[in-house]
Amino acid sequence: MSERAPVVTIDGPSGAGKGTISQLLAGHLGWKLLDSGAIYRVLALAAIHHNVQLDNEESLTLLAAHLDVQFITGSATQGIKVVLEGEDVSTDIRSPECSNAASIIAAFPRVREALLRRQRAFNTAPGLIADGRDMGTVVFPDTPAKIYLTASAEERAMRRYNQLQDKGFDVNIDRLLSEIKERDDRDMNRSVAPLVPADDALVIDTSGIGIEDVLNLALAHIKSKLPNVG
Ligand SMILES: Nc1ncnc2c1ncn2[C@@H]1O[C@H](COP(=O)(O)OP(=O)(O)OP(=O)(O)O)[C@@H](O)[C@H]1O
Ligand SMILES: Nc1ccn([C@@H]2O[C@H](COP(=O)(O)O)[C@@H](O)[C@H]2O)c(=O)n1
Repeated sequence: MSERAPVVTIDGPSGAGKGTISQLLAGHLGWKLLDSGAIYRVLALAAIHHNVQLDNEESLTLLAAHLDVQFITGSATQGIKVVLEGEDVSTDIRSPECSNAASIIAAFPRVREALLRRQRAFNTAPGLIADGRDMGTVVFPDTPAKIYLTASAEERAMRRYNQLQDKGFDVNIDRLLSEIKERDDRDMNRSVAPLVPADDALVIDTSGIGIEDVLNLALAHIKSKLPNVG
């Protein structure tokens, strides 16, 4: 793998705060951002739109290889706009249905392989914050700056509940908690690229730690691993 710019990987389970911290780090450092979960989510939505069965690895792999998606960087408050086949799907891909479907299709080795190059292409100057499940273990294993965020399932479900309610989704806390546990189980126990901290990752349990404090811990780690940064 040829890395063209420094990379910081932020991995962990759903609701651990990866997206929040990645966006803050990218803003702070003036770096690019890869939201790899959005790629799996948009593929899941494309499968639903095109009536591709979520257990059909061959068709999903074909769809992944030809996925017509654009990630358009907006202002810090707008985040990244996701456009699938000309349609803005930034909100649709955040639905619980898409979360679940994304984690089902993400378990297929050939689907993951088909999305690998697309993810590595985000690695451009001046640097990249890569958010996902296998950023430090598979996609950018050579970077020394790896962070793994986690938190209790109950805390993550409550965060997700508040977040989805704010976005206007009709949600139920018990259902969210069981979906999070189910997704953790699928992501952690799949045969390819399971969700696990890289051996050399800094693990931060964010339960009860505010966003600002997590950001400072992450920045200190990045500076210790990439001394020329910041
Ligand atoms: N340390 C924290 N303390 C309290 N709330 C937090 C913390 N970090 C993130 N949050 C909140 O939790 C919610 C989920 O965070 P975020 O979307 O960053 O998680 P994630 O790990 O990226 O999840 P996913 O992988 O499902 O996208 C957001 O509403 C965010 O503001
Ligand atoms: N590198 C990644 C990123 C995501 N996934 C799968 O996609 C699902 C949705 O991801 P979010 O981060 O947007 O919640 C997630 O549950 C994973 O199954 C992945 O496998 N690898």
